[in-house]
Formats: sequence, C-alpha cells, structure tokens
Amino acid sequence: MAAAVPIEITVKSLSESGLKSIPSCFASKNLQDLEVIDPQEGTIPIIDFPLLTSSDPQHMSKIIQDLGRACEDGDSSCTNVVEFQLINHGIPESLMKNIMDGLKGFFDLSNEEKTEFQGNHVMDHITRSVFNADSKKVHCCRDFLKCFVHSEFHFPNKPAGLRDTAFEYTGETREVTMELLKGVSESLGLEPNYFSKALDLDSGLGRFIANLYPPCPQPELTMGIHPHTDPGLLTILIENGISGLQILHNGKWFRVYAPPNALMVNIADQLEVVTNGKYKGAIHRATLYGKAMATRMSLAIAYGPCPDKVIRPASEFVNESHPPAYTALTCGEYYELHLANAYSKITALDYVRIQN
Ligand SMILES: O=C(O)CCC(=O)C(=O)O
Ligand SMILES: [Fe+2]
Repeated sequence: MAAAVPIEITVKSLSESGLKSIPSCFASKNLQDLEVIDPQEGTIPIIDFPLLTSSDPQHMSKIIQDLGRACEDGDSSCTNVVEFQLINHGIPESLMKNIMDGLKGFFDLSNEEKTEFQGNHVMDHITRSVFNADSKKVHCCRDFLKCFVHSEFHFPNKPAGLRDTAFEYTGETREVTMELLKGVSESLGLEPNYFSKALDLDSGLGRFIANLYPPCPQPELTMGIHPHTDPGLLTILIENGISGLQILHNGKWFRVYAPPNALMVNIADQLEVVTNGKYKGAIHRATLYGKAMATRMSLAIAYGPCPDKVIRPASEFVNESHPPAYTALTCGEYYELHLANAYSKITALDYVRIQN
C-alpha cells in the first residue's frame, strides 16, 4: 500500500474551506490593549527620492535633514513614526504590479507544486509557511514565501516568469536602498559610503518576504503578523492596494496608508544597533482590518550585512555620555532570534539592549 501523503494546510487553504470562525490557535490576546489611530498629516514623513541626488545644496541639505528626522523616534515630543514613504523612487509602476501579480500566481499554485520550496531552517535559501495545528504557538493569519536574494539570488522557478520579475525588482530595490543608506550616513554626519564600507554591504544579505493574508472571518481577533522589528538596516515594503500595516509610536498603533506607488520604508534592527540607538527600529505589525473579506498581499525586502558579520554600536556613536547600549550579535543570530520570537511580544532588539 502506498504511504499516505500528509495533507498540507496553509492559511489560504483554511480560508478557502469556508470557515465561519477562526481556529482558536489563531486567536491573539490583548489585541485591543493599545489605542489604534489614523496618522495626522506629517506623522509619516514623505521623502522625495530624486532630491537625495539633487545638485542644489539647499535641497540636498533639507532632504538629508528630513531623512534623519524620519529615522529618529525619540521622546514623546517626537511627532513622527520611524517609517517613511518614498515617492518618485524610479521603480516602474508596471514592475511593481507585475511582481505582486506574479506572487499571487505563486500562492495560487497547488500545495504539491510548492512543496519543494518548504525549507526547514531560517537560513535556508527558500522557505515557505506551512501551518502546524499541533504547535502551541498563536499563529499568524498569513502564508509567506521567503528567499535570500543577495548576494546570491535564490528564487522559485514557478510560476513561469516570476523569477525574472523578482530578479529585476530586487535589483531595483537594492539600488534604492543603497542610495537611501548614503543619505542616512550623511544625516549622521558621516561620509556617504560609511554603511556600505563599515558593514561590507557588497557581500550583505537581501531577504525577500512575500506575505499573503487571505480573507479572514474574524479579523478583529487575530493578526497577520505579530509586533516585531525587521532584521537588516532598512526594509522596503509594498502592498496590493489594501492597507494593514501599523507602526507603534508613543504607546499607540498608527495605521499606515501608502500613497499609490510609494515605497514604505522601515528602519530595521541593525541600523538601531550600529547607531547606538540614535535611529530606531520600527516596531510594526500586520493587521487584517483593511477589508475583512479581501486578500491582502505585501512584499518586504530587507537589506543588511552578511550572516557572520558582528553588529555592535559603532565607535562614532559611543562616548562617555553614550556608552554602548547594545550587546554584539551576528546577523545570523538576529535571524534566529526573529524566528524564535515570531509569536511572542519580545522583539530581537529586546535581547541585545543593555540597561545602562
Ligand atoms: O504586511 C505588512 O504590512 C508587513 C509585513 C512585514 O512586516 C514583514 O514581512 O516583515
Ligand atoms: Fe516586518
């Protein structure tokens, strides 16, 4: 007798089975413990990308200042969240549409067709989510595909054409990220290539994370992704026209609505650590509030140093009044911490913060 093929469950297949309520393992506690608000104008800074390479020194110095302010999340007088929206970034609208359409095609493949991309370990080249009902964790209502796309490009070879589109899109986002990092360096009074050189970013990691949040019968009881910060320096995020991202700031969750075709940019863990806390990793979560019975998709691309690079506060940010506020950890260890805490309230940065 042939061995039984285990039935693989994804959040998408659960959603399609027509459940009227969510299985209890998806129900999160205390979702309403903090206020959720719509941001006022200016709370989420808008950065006009071409100004970063402007030949007009006045424009240039203004945009660098704006970028620096966008990366800070200081005391309660600070009015902006640590996320900004990048407009006129030069990534063609058609490419952004094609990558989201292609990813929908990937999630629409049958589970059998996707089995080969499962992966077992957080550092595997390609991994995808499979729901495990036996685990004691509070699950997230999302399916994902994660691939390392830099310095080597790894990506599923189906559906047809998606790999090429992903290659093109990740190349474009890398260029934008490297240019942004030049501006970030300058906003800290450092030379433009400071991060690239100090952290060997040519051999750094690029992580591609595609998220699918299928229609959910009780979106108010669960989460697409629990609160977390991202590994890496900066994350570039797009979505399929349905919002759901929220950023924590001054004890409140701010809903994020991206202007059409803008990139949402989050400050990530290693920028906080290297700058000894001057810039702050954005604590964010993906909710399902957008349209309860619509499928939301998002694509996050995070660039950072290579797995064995040790990340600690850089000497430029440490002095007598600012002793090191974080312990040293490799980037690979950050990825492990992210996985281990994907379902808890603790973020990776909570492990490395030193209480001075
Ligand atoms: O879907 C979103 O808006 C957020 C996704 C995200 O935070 C992630 O993939 O790390
Ligand atoms: Fe994230």
